[in-house]
Amino acid sequence: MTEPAPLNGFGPLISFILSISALRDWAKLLIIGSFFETCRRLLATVWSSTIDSFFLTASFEDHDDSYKWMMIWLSKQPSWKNVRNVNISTGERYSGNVPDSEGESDTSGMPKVCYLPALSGSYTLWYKYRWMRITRVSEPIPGWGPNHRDSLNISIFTRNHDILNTILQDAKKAYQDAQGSSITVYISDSANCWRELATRRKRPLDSIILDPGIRELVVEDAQDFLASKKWYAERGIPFRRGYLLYGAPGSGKTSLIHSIAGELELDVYIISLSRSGLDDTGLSELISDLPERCIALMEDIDAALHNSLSREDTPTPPNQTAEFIPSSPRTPTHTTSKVSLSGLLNALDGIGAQEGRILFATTNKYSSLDPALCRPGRMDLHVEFKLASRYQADELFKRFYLPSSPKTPADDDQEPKSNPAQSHLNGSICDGGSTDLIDLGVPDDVADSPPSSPSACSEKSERAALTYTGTRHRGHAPKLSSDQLSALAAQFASAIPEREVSMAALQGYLMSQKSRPSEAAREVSAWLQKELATKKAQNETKS
Ligand SMILES: Nc1ncnc2c1ncn2[C@@H]1O[C@H](COP(=O)(O)OP(=O)(O)OP(=O)(O)O)[C@@H](O)[C@H]1O
Repeated sequence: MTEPAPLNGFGPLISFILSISALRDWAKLLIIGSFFETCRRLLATVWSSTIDSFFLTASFEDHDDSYKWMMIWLSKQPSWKNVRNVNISTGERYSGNVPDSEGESDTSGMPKVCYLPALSGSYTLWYKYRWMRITRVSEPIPGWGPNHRDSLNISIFTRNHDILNTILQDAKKAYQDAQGSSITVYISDSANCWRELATRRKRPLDSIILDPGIRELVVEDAQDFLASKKWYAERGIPFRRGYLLYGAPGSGKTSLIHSIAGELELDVYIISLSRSGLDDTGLSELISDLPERCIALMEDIDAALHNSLSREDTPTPPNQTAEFIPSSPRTPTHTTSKVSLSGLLNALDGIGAQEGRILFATTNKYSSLDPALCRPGRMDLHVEFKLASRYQADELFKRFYLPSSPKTPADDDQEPKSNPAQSHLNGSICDGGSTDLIDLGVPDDVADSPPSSPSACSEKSERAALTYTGTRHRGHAPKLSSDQLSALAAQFASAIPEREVSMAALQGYLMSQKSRPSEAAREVSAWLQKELATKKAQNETKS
């Protein structure tokens, strides 16, 4: 009897499996499927390596400035006009990005409309004879804070990297042009990331009236610093500069920083030391994440470090606002900030501190600052801001009533016309006041009243009974010749005692006399008496 041969090796096993028809079909399917899948993968690899070698792909994420540049640049491309699927935005973030009819700027005061690439949309454009594909995607991100992140991907049909540099330079320029006369203000969020807060119109430097030489000192110093990167590098000195502006409230510290930012074309990054949740590590992160050329601003640095301190000096008059910095820590009595002095010192000039930044710190309590914080290297230039001098009062008056720069006929239409009859009305006939040599303007709300009618008087006295604080915004100042302006300014300044009231208070007073320069000069003594008496009473209450 012959014994069955033992099943040695795989051959018989395979023969056995193939002898079962179902398994045979399954094996065929497996082999064919594997073949096609391998081909597919091979083709995909060949395709992506072809794409890689012929296309240049760049990705821009929305937390980076380049994303904004690209969005604005895209909307300015001629072929963008043919795009059929866009997102409309009226936000400030892309202001200047206004592809409206034939590029005319919108003067209506309405928000500007921006056409942005739609989310999850793909576009093809031609740029300098190069074909490019643009995709904007939004991806969810886990955790707190913003729950999605946008990015813009651009693939350009080219093997030359230079085109990307050209696009980036063009995009940056388009962004700067769009920014034009504004600066961007950033603030940190709870995740210690910088986020854009607002754009602000540049403030002309000559609108800041300081004693002669002070403004020039700070501006020229900062300009010289920015131009000296090589000098610092050669000497191994950290390329950073700090300015400490200290002194009376309402004397122009914040306003000067605003102007300098515009003059030097730098964005402002507000470091709010009293922000709840901010600790030493967070502060270091924020400072090391600053861009290379920027202004870092710490307002009321004394109050932020000594949470129990409150501001003792005269508060800013109700009609004054911190126009530039929306979130300045005005009265930080108690905060949950955990920033310590040593944490601040390390953040300012520690190993992670950003190079190229200009730090501005402001305080009303210079003497309470720790000497370590004020030493050169941290705060290189200390500039005192005092209460108003007569010189400043004179200049403020002149600037305040300076006739507006050349106007268009449209401006003329909008401006209240002054005629002798109306001037008479505005010259306060009710209180027996007389008009001056000056061609007085008329407040808008009385311009329609019949001239010198008794009802005008009674209406005026009724209005006087209204209860409100602050100053109403009404009317335009009359046009003054330069001699008239100088004479009134001198009269005004001579009534102002040296260093007793702040510039902010003087500005507030002038606002209350916005359309009445001669009254402003004449009545300033009476206002001052009241102002100084109030200040004295406040000081007595405190002490
Ligand atoms: N020297 C000045 N020249 C022109 N305007 C001034 C000057 N000082 C103050 N002002 C005006 O007063 C207002 C308040 O000024 P600003 O906020 O710059 O003062 P500050 O010194 O920063 O005050 P604080 O210490 O209270 O923050 C602004 O509207 C500004 O236009």
